[in-house]
Amino acid sequence: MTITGEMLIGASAHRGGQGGFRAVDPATGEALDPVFGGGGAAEVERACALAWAAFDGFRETGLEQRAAFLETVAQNILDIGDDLITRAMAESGLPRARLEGERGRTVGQLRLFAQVVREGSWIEARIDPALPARTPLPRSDIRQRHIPLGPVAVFGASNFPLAFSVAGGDTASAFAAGCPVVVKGHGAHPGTSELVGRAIQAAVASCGLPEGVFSLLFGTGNEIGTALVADPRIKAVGFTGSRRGGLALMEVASRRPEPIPVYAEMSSINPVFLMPAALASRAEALGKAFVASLTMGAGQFCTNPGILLGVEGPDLDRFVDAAVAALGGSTASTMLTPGIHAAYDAGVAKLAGSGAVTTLARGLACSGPNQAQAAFFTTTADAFLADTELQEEVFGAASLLIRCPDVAAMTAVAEKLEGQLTATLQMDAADKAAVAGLIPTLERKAGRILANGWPTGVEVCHAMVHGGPFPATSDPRSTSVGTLAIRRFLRPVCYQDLPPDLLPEALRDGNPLGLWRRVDGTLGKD
Ligand SMILES: NC(=O)C1=CN([C@@H]2O[C@H](COP(=O)(O)OP(=O)(O)OC[C@H]3O[C@@H](n4cnc5c(N)ncnc54)[C@H](OP(=O)(O)O)[C@@H]3O)[C@@H](O)[C@H]2O)C=CC1
Ligand SMILES: O=C(O)CCC(=O)C(=O)O
Repeated sequence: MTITGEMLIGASAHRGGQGGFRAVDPATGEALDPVFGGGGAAEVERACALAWAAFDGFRETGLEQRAAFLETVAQNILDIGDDLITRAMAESGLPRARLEGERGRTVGQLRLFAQVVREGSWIEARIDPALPARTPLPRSDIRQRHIPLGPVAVFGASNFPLAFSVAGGDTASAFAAGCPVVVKGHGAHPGTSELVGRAIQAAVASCGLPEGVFSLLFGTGNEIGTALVADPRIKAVGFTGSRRGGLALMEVASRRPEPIPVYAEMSSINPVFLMPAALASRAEALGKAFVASLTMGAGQFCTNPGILLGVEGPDLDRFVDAAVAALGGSTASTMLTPGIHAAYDAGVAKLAGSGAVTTLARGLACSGPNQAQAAFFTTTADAFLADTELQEEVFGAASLLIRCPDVAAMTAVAEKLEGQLTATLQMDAADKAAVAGLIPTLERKAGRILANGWPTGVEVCHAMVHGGPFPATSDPRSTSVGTLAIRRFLRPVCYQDLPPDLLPEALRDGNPLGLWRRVDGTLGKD
């Protein structure tokens, strides 16, 4: 499939006139063809007008038609074939196996949301039938269902050019809810974005949906993203990226005459608690496994293990020795963009320059542009508690070990942490009592608590939570991965005493859609 450098606005392709840009292969520093034309206010206006025009039609599509649309998007992405993988490799520096896996995740995610749409329980239909004979007052007939919020602006993430980008989790869950989507493509992988965008555009057409269900915009600078979030026809935002970017978009959204929800996934350092018995029994294995998780994908995951906590002593020393040996032999890896590489180097230099921090190990030297050497640092619990800057995320393969005098100090550090996507426990049976004491704190801090695994690699399933209190996300009630992600783009509407033939099908007597419904408090298929 040819990449033209155009934006996709509804059914048409359009070359932007607001400054051209090209993707850069981070492994070579070479600019890639073609030139992409950046969009501006006119393109935002057109995409949002089409999305708004499509909304009422799209939100009332039958469940089967919407599910088939998601499945068609998935198939169209697969049908692009190897061109998608080779372009994503060139634009991201990520290896083939990783991108093939990510394509599988993207397609699987779309198909999972198709199943969710068909099953229909996300509509959460509730019916409280009228009680005309109730005293002292009769009860009206009251029915509730969930409807989509409206057109959603999705910001593609740099670090997952497929699974968190144009047809990633935000787009899949918004489509599943019945929301048209306007994507602001990430400037790091515009060719990959165009290929996937064309797959969605073709699915919209072949499934007979209104053209405004999907548009893909590009633009350099923050202007186009700001204009998109400010547009009154956009009703929610999905974002994965930097804390600064997420906060800026939240600010734009909150200043609108009609503020809207921004679901931003931003910053997390994902504490790992090395419990004493686990360290005693397997310090060396834990040290090696930690480095494998830290350095995977050049550490460019928001779930990367950015801090570790352990109790001072010979077992922690054994862990450190194993981690230092593994990390010292780790090869430098290409990062996604020159900007992300520069931010990593600056973050590492800041930690290395802190009087409270000691450098334990660096990975092997770099041999090409935009490569990063892994970094492992240590500090004390007191120093960490005294300096809030030590909590700042360094996006990449850098981690800080906090040496604690005892388990109580580990809990004290946990209490001071900002909100996190994950908290990991390395524990043996003898650690259970101490862990039980930590769990209430971790539940308040993190979206996902895991034992004896590593936080990278998020399963896309029904029970997953990829979220957490600020700054992990802007809304701790939500997840951006897993089927619960659909909730972000829905709201309840109540119908009181409406004539039966004006009720939506989901709420009609006789349950014509065969949905799970809560009727007079009881869940069933009545
Ligand atoms: N925690 C995580 O999951 C991730 C964190 N990061 C962090 O983000 C840093 C930069 O990476 P990047 O992926 O480019 O993330 P950014 O947050 O810088 O950008 C992500 C997207 O948001 C847009 N954006 C950012 N700021 C604004 C703004 N003020 N107004 C309007 N739009 C905005 C960008 O558009 P434009 O390009 O036009 O600015 C881009 O499309 C990394 O070094 C890393 O620290 C990155 C990826 C994931
Ligand atoms: O590890 C994953 O699968 C998801 C991580 C993520 O959301 C991110 O790095 O932005």
